[in-house]
Amino acid sequence: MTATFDTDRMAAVIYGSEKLASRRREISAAVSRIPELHDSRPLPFMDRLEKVTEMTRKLAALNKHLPDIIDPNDYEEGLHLYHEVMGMEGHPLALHEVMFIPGLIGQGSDEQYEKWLGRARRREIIGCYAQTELGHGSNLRSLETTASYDPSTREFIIHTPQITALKWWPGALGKSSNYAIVVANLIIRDRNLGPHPFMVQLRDEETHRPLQGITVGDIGPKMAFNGGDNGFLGFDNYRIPLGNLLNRHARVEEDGIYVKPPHAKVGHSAMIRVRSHMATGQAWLLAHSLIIAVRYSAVRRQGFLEDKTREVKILDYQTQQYRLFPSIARAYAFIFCGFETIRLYDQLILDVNKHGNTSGMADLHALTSGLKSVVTYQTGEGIEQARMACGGHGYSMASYISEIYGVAIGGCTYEGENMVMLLQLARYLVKSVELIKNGKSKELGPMVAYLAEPDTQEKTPLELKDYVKLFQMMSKRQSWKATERYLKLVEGGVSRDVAWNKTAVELTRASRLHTRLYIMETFIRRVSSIEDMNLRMVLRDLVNVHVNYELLDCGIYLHDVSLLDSIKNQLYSSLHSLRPNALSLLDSFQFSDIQLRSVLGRRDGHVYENLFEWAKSSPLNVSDVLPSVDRYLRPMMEKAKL
Ligand SMILES: CCCCCCCC/C=C\CCCCC/C=C/C(=O)SCCNC(=O)CCNC(=O)[C@H](O)C(C)(C)COP(=O)(O)OP(=O)(O)OC[C@H]1O[C@@H](n2cnc3c(N)ncnc32)[C@H](O)[C@@H]1OP(=O)(O)O
Ligand SMILES: Cc1cc2nc3c(=O)[nH]c(=O)nc-3n(C[C@H](O)[C@H](O)[C@H](O)COP(=O)(O)OP(=O)(O)OC[C@H]3O[C@@H](n4cnc5c(N)ncnc54)[C@H](O)[C@@H]3O)c2cc1C
Repeated sequence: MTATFDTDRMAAVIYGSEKLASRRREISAAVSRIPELHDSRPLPFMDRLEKVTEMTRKLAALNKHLPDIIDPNDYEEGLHLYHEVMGMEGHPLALHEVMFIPGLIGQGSDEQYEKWLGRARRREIIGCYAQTELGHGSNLRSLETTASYDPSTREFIIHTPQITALKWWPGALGKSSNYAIVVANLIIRDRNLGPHPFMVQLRDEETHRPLQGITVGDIGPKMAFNGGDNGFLGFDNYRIPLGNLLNRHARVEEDGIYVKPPHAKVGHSAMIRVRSHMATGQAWLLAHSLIIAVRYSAVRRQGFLEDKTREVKILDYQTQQYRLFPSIARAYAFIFCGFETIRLYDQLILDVNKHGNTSGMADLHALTSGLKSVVTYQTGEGIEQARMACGGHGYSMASYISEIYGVAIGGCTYEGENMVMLLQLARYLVKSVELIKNGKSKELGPMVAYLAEPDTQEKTPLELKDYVKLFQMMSKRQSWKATERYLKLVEGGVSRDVAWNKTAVELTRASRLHTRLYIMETFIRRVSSIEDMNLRMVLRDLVNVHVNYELLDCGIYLHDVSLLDSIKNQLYSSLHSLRPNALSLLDSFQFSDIQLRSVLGRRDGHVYENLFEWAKSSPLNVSDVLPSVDRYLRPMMEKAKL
């Protein structure tokens, strides 16, 4: 089937500009010409140590070739080059670029930039972000690592009081990093001032051996990210200079006077940054799995429809389309709302760092808390459907989908466990409903203004604005229902914390609906702004799949469920309309075969030949008879014959 649009033009929409889309193609082509930058053999055949070694080898090779391929100052080009060469299984710089440098920029003073930023950017030092502990991840107020100020030497003494206080999980901490931003409780004269970020050297810059007072290592294999070295870290009264408290916002004077930050949570900026970028990151993972599944579905033939002389492509089955197409729509929706969220984050950082204005922090915290939770969960769902859509071959590592899944669902946990973050958004929604109840609707932010709208009669949606209206109504009702349930318990004498817990499931439902509404609205807004009519029409088909699928999926929140019949029909017809463009919508992401690392999803479509070659290359097939057969199996069979 031929598509009705040009994938290069769609790539420009996906990546935000024609220039970046074409630079991505050039970068992929450049990488394809440099064998040193390719995996030396398929990653799924490697054990953990081989993977870590391979990632480190490629990283060093990449560092060497990088200036010939990209403008080192161009962040987007760098990101693409990294994805192409390093893939998604982790590497020594994984946290350096994502949290260490951004953490230093967000929290460090100009003087501290002078000291560490240039060195970090040149990769003279490698850093990570060490916050989570063995005993606590979500509840930051119970972190146990301490940084006690000693005015006599103008030093902080960093200490791990017990095993639960060991830092645990930080990416690239175990073996690669020689520096870390360590989040520890600042203690001045026995007063605990809460978690603050400190720059801490962990290893000797010459020998790479841990410094005296530091215990550091790798935490072992994980569901994914096994090319990376997530680590543990303990401190035994380890001293660092006063100047190592990252002090753009909070300061300690030499005599121990504490100068507090303009907002209590301003130190969380590195986390907010990653959460703001997660929608686009997850969209990219979802699109990876979908292109594999859709390419395969366009080659695989199984069973018959009308023509009994030739089996049908499995992509023509309505169930296959229902399984895959709503996720294509979500991948695009996540990209578009992700861009919008990143813009909001960039604006906030400018406001905070340049003008000391922290007024937008609560809004962005609420938004990104909900967004990271919904997007990671739905991405996981979509990838798992993509795997099942490939039948048995999806289960093989040749598809690479299980690796993508493992990486993606890590996002449900890191940067704030999803339930915990949904409950953060719920606090904001409850406060908003309380404002309305107290006659203060004017104080509502624009994203929650709909919570004050009166209920209207539900009617079959015909235009996109009708879908938004219905979604707003469902979301509003759920926010009100959850808030009223919570307030009723409080009014009945239940403590706020217990009442909150007794309402928590309803509260998370409200957060999901609010977030799904945001995703839908940004998707519609972006597609409506596209000038190229041809592209806009294709994306409009995708939006149709999205709005109908989302509404059906949330149908239990409608009062009049009879509406669902017509929505179902609209969904089935929009799936059918999308069929000719489905593959090209994913080809528009322009992932190279090198980047995809999927035998099943290669561009050439020679699925069966490629699978056979892959199987033959399995290390188990190096000899016809394995030593384990000689050692155990044959003697067992021989014994049975006696
Ligand atoms: C290109 C860039 C990157 C792209 C990435 C895309 C894909 C990446 C792929 C691979 C990379 C993998 C990288 C993985 C790296 C992982 C790193 C980590 O996981 S780091 C550790 C992260 N840890 C957490 O997220 C912990 C979660 N917990 C919290 O954040 C907090 O504890 C909390 C749950 C939010 C609660 O905060 P706290 O206890 O501090 O607050 P309270 O005292 O309870 O609340 C008081 C009020 O403050 C509000 N609040 C909390 N946080 C904020 C904030 N940041 N901003 C504004 N307001 C905040 C809170 O809501 C309370 O408000 P009220 O209700 O009182 O009004
Ligand atoms: C791949 C990966 C990479 C990571 N990288 C880093 C890193 O670079 N640096 C770093 O510092 N950390 C990192 N982490 C750690 C990560 O940030 C934490 O695992 C995460 O914040 C969750 O904390 P936790 O593990 O303590 O879970 P817990 O908080 O113990 O959660 C366990 C369960 O308890 C529930 N729960 C907890 N609190 C509440 C509550 N208040 N209300 C309701 N339910 C609750 C949760 O919903 C969940 O179901 C990484 C983790 C992973 C998986």
